[in-house]
Amino acid sequence: MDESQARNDALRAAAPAAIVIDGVARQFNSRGQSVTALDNVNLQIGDGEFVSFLGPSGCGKSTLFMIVAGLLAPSRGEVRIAGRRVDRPVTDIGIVFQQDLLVDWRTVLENVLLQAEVRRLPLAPARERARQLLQQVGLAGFENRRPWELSGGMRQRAAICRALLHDARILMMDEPFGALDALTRDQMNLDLQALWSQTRRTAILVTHSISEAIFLSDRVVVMSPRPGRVILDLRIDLPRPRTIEMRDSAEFVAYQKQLRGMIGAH
Ligand SMILES: Nc1ncnc2c1ncn2[C@@H]1O[C@H](COP(=O)(O)OP(=O)(O)OP(=O)(O)O)[C@@H](O)[C@H]1O
Repeated sequence: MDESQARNDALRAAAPAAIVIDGVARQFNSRGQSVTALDNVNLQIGDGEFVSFLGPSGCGKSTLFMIVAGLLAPSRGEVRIAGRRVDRPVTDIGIVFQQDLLVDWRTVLENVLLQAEVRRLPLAPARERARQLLQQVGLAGFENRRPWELSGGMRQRAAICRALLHDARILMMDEPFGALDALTRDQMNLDLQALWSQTRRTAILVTHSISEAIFLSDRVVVMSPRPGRVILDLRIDLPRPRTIEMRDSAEFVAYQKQLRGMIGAH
């Protein structure tokens, strides 16, 4: 913890943090009982960093995700993005959830364009950008199909294109590949890495997969069982672009062991 803390301090000094999570706690009242989902979470995420969150089920990852996105208020503490306190839904983000939330009566292209429509962005350039994004993720030729004609992986690719359409500074993903089979998931990781590398947006990924977290991230944050706190903030020093074969390297396996031990130990 001390070592990675020191590295984070150095990183922070080099670039102002895009996202600051400052003493965030969150309680829920359910059926007369109070549940503390998060307890004093502190974290800084630099501009352009890719940070993943791992932790046991119910440790508050999704709760923290919603608080950062401004979709849920913290009970204590605050989140600041680019120095501004988050007190309403953040607009400068693209979000991807496990369910792709594509609209069945719209074509793939029209689904991606929804992002521009709700934001009232000019449609002609948005359409051009949408086609470009769809091509980058291998969906050229599928623009006019309906979501139900696509596989799960293709649907999630379309959802990622929608999240990237408006060039938001922050990309947030909550278990985006959780429902996909292992091979499709590998390919999605490669595609996501390629898309992210082009623009280096600040990215937050909530995942249950240790290897996915290592593969994609600059830092992997491990949370404790409820009430969720940060128990490890691990810098991943693997060269980019990362390859599937790299997962067999000694360095990758060592990260895996360290993270598995940390999650298993708490
Ligand atoms: N709206 C709510 N009302 C009551 N309790 C809630 C609510 N949302 C979350 N919780 C509780 O807060 C805790 C954290 O939930 P959260 O969904 O954030 O965890 P998680 O780490 O994302 O879980 P998983 O990995 O299973 O998706 C859980 O105990 C959950 O039951």
